[in-house]
Amino acid sequence: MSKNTSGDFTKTAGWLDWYTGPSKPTFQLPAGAVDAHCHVFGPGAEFPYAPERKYTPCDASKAELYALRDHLGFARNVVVQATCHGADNRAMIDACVSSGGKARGVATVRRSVTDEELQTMHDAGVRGVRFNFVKRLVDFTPKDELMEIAGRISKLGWHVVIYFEAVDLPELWDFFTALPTTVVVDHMGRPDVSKPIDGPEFELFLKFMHEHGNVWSKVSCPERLSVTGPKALPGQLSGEPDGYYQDVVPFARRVVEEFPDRVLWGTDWPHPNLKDHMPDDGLLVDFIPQIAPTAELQRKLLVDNPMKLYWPEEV
Ligand SMILES: O=C(O)c1cc(C(=O)O)oc(=O)c1
Repeated sequence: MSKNTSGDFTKTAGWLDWYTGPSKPTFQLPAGAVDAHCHVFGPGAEFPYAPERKYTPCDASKAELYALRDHLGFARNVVVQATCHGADNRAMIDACVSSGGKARGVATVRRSVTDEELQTMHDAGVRGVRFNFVKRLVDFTPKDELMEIAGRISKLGWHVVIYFEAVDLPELWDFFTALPTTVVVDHMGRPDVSKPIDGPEFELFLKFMHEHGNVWSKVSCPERLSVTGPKALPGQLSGEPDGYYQDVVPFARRVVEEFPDRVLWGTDWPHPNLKDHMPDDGLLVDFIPQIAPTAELQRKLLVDNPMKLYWPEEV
């Protein structure tokens, strides 16, 4: 299953392509479920990857994303700007516009973005901007520039999505807690799940959410965070005796149970930069009941919360 990148692009060495034959989940998603974190890559021939990118992926088109949505049983998507596209939001915006209202987006913008451009993005379905602090993915944007952007997008009712490593939270705390909008943390702030759940690092993350009612978290990416697995590999059966990514479960479940109204879930398809395996997205959906064990928690995580943030006019 080689998906060679189109146009003039060659994939980063060792790149793992997304899996083309995901299983049908055993877990039935609630009606109206939103995949609140996924990406499109290119296609490179149509939407070139950014010169400043840190990786070159395989292509992953909007049509392929929407086929996955239908296969898994999601009703809607939130398409998050991938760092390989830098601040060129055309592929993400094209995906939103082509979705018939079933996708909203999160953009990456620079200080030079005009109010008119922001309004055009809003009309296309963009509802947030992403600030990335993961060193392997981006060169840093100065915090004063980001704060200025946050102030401008807050006027449109947008929120800020932040991506960072757990060890960097202390240094970023003052900046994050000064943001004037709803703040959504990608992938639970990437906890090191080999450390104790009641250790200082994860306690600081929980304190961040407890003390700041505007902070939400995506409880996504067990396949990225897990150290011990087992992995949800293509071809495996759902309902393995011990389930998948067991070391992540207590962390994600704690966040879901303590903050049921401020959590989101997404597939993270097409799973950029995974190094050792590519998960079966059907089995990732089957992971959800482990971290949100009741129907009420599942409805909040998958329907009520993302609708409040991305389609508030329908709530
Ligand atoms: O951990 C990652 O490598 C990663 C990368 C990106 C991106 O490149 O945008 O997005 C994610 O959600 C996760």
